[in-house]
Amino acid sequence: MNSDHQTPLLELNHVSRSFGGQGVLSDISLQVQPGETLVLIGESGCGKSVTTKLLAGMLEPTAGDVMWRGVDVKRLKPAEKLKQRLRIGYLFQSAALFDSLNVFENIAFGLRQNTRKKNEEIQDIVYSRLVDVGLNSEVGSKMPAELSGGMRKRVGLARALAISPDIIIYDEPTTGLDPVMSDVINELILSVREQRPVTSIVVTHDMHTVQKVADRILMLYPLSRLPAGENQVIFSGTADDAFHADDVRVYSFVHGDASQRLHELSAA
Ligand SMILES: Nc1ncnc2c1ncn2[C@@H]1O[C@H](COP(=O)(O)OP(=O)(O)OP(=O)(O)O)[C@@H](O)[C@H]1O
Repeated sequence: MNSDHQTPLLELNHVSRSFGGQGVLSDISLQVQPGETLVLIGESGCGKSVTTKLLAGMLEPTAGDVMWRGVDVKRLKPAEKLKQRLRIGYLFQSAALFDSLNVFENIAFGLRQNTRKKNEEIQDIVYSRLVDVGLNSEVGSKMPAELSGGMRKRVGLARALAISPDIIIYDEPTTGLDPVMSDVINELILSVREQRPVTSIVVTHDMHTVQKVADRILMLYPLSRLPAGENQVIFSGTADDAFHADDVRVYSFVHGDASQRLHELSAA
C-alpha cells in the first residue's frame, strides 16, 4: 500500500508551532502516504490536534513547510487552497455540530457552502451519508441536543463524508463513548476505508482503535519534557512494534502503565 516512490499526500517539513511564545511542536517532519491509516498517539497536550490542524491547513506553522501533494501550501492561491482543503474531511473531537441546525442541515452545510449542488442532489447525499454511518433518515430532523454522544460522532462523520473527501482526519473519535459504541466507530472507520479510496489520520488514546485501524503509528512526546536534540516524534511503526517497543516511554504509554511517568514525576 505504501510506496516510497509516491508523493506524500500530506507532509510536514521541519515544522514548529508555538502559541504566545509557548512552543508546542518543534522541528516536526512527517509524511502521510496515499491510502494509509496513520494513527497519532501521545499524552494529553503533546500537540496531536495541532499536528492534524497544521496538516489540514487550519493552522499555520510558526516555522517550516506544510506540503499538499508535494506543493508548499504557502504557494497556493486562496481559491486553490480552498479547493484542496475540501478534499480533507475533519471529524472534530466534540463533533462540533451547529446546535441551531438540525442533523440534515449540519450534514448539508459543507455542500451548501462550497458547491453549487441542487437541493435534490444534496438531499440524496445527506441521506446516503446517514445510511453510511448507520443512522436512519428520521434522525435528519433531530436537533444536536437530542442526540447521544455516539450519534453526535456519527453525524459528525456523516458531515465530514458529505464533501466526498479523499483524506479524513478523526480527532479522538471514540472519546467519551461506551466500549460498544467505540467499537461501532472503529468499524465505521474501517468501512469508510473499504467503501472508498481514502487516507485516514486518527488521533486517539484508545488502544483498541490503535490495534484495529492503524497501518502506522506515530507517537509525539511533549516538547517541555523532550531531551535536548531529540526528535519529538519518538516512535514510528506498526501497532505490534509499539506494543513491543524498547523505548519505555512508548511501551508504558501503549500498555497504560503509569510507573515510568510516576518515576519522572518523583524525579522532577
Ligand atoms: N489555538 C490555540 N491557542 C493557544 N494554545 C493552543 C491552541 N491550540 C492548541 N493549543 C495548545 O497547544 C497544546 C497542544 O494542544 P493539542 O490540542 O494539540 O494537544 P493534544 O495532544 O491533541 O491533547 P489531547 O490528547 O488532550 O486532546 C496545548 O497546550 C494547547 O493548550
